[in-house]
Amino acid sequence: MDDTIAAIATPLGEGGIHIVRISGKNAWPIASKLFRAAPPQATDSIPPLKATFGHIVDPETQRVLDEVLLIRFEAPRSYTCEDVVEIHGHGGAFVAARILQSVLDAGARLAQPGEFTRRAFLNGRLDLTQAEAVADLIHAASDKALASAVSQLQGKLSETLNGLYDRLLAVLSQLEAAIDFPEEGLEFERKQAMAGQVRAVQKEIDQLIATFRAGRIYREGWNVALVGKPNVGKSSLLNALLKEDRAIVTPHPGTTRDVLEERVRIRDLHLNIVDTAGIRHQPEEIEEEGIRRTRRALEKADLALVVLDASSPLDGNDTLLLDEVKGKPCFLLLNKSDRPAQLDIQTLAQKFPGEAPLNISATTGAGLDTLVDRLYTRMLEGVPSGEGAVITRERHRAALANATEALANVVNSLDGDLSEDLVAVDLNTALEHLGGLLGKTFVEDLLDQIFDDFCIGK
Ligand SMILES: Nc1nc2c(c(=O)[nH]1)N(C=O)[C@@H](CNc1ccc(C(=O)N[C@@H](CCC(=O)O)C(=O)O)cc1)CN2
Ligand SMILES: Nc1nc2c(ncn2[C@@H]2O[C@H](COP(=O)(O)OP(=O)(O)OP(=O)(O)O)[C@@H](O)[C@H]2O)c(=O)[nH]1
Ligand SMILES: [Mg+2]
Repeated sequence: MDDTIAAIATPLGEGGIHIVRISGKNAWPIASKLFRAAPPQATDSIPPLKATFGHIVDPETQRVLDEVLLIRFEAPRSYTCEDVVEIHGHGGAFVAARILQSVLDAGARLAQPGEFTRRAFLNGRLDLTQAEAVADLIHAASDKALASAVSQLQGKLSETLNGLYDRLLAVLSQLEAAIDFPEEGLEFERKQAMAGQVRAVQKEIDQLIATFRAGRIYREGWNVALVGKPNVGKSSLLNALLKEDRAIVTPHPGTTRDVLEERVRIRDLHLNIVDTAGIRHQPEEIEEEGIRRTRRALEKADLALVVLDASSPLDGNDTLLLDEVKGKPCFLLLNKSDRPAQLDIQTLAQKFPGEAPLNISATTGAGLDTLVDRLYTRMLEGVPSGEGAVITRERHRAALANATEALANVVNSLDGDLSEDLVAVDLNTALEHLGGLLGKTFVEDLLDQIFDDFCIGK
């Protein structure tokens, strides 16, 4: 953390503006070697948090590299809580790389992915759930994903977790007082009162765990597999939902050979839809690998959209497919409903009892609004509409599950009148899990796992 890091903070490529960001003790001295304010002004006297116009000059040749705006941040009032300089130059890939090179030559080190945010975390600006929210915000693909990331970044989850942490800490200090002054001991009533406090925390943790279904849907969307025998219109349906010609559509069965994944927004949520190769009996060799991939997509899917051709009778390939998706959450779609119906609904209902099939036409768009309605409703089934804190990652869920397990032991020990020391051990375990979730305590490996997902410059 003692060295000064630098990176291009904007996507590589051509654009309006690029930003080179420098953070650390030498951020200003390094920038001073390259920046000439116009009109002239010493870098140290440049006011923080204001854009200052000037030029980046190559220190060796004195040639102007770019016309820029520079922003100085004075520790701890910056994103990383360190001295920071941002150089906002023109948005060319070469000029950005050239300025970065001069910054590195002047003594900075190239930042690792996520290193700016890692420093923000290590310097206490953000806790671990907030740092994760930064990544989630960047990856957000829907309004719900965005709102949940922003709320987490602003500390909604942190506040809730810290509140629970502090309440457990208060119980622990009562216990520790009893351990330190054993002659006073804990009476039965006091223990019962403590058990009550712990139970209340446990209940809130369980409620938080229950938000994971919603949080996952907001953050990741749902994985949906489009499956069906060849030529029923799976790729046509993907294109219709995307409102663009993404997948190849032809009248020939076996057109789609490989799985194709696309994001489709439905209102304020999103789906990751996988178009797959048609499943059928006796496939040709080249289709076999495609079918293997279809099966993998099906395993990963939260829901299967099972497409049937309403304009031809049910056949052995349809039955093969229906067997394949048995037990899996799915919607039955009768496509090509713009043509005369040939598929016998009665037979279908016998073979596949459950949800009523939906008539659609990928080419005319009939029934697609209803499909989207049903998908949306199904995704949010059982999701409370409240504005409370939500957990979004398996890491959160696992930590909370471990905490609540330890608290169950605490309650049992208190109820069973076991020694205070034993109770304290389990209470400490619960605190460690909650603390780990917030990053109060951490191991380097966990930070690597979290920050490796970030881009360079973040
Ligand atoms: N140009 C630029 N845009 C950006 C960022 C940035 O670092 N630079 N951000 C990040 O990548 C995000 C904004 N987040 C930020 C969070 C805190 C501070 C900051 O300097 N806070 C100080 C000073 C605030 C003040 O007093 O005005 C502080 O809170 O102490 C800056 C950006 C998104 N946009
Ligand atoms: N009339 C009508 N034709 C459709 C409809 N949907 C798709 N088709 C036609 O059916 C044929 C096959 O469509 P695709 O979307 O390629 O079917 P697929 O299920 O992806 O086929 P494979 O990739 O081979 O498994 C094409 O000629 C489409 O134009 C529909 O709703 N109505
Ligand atoms: Mg296809």
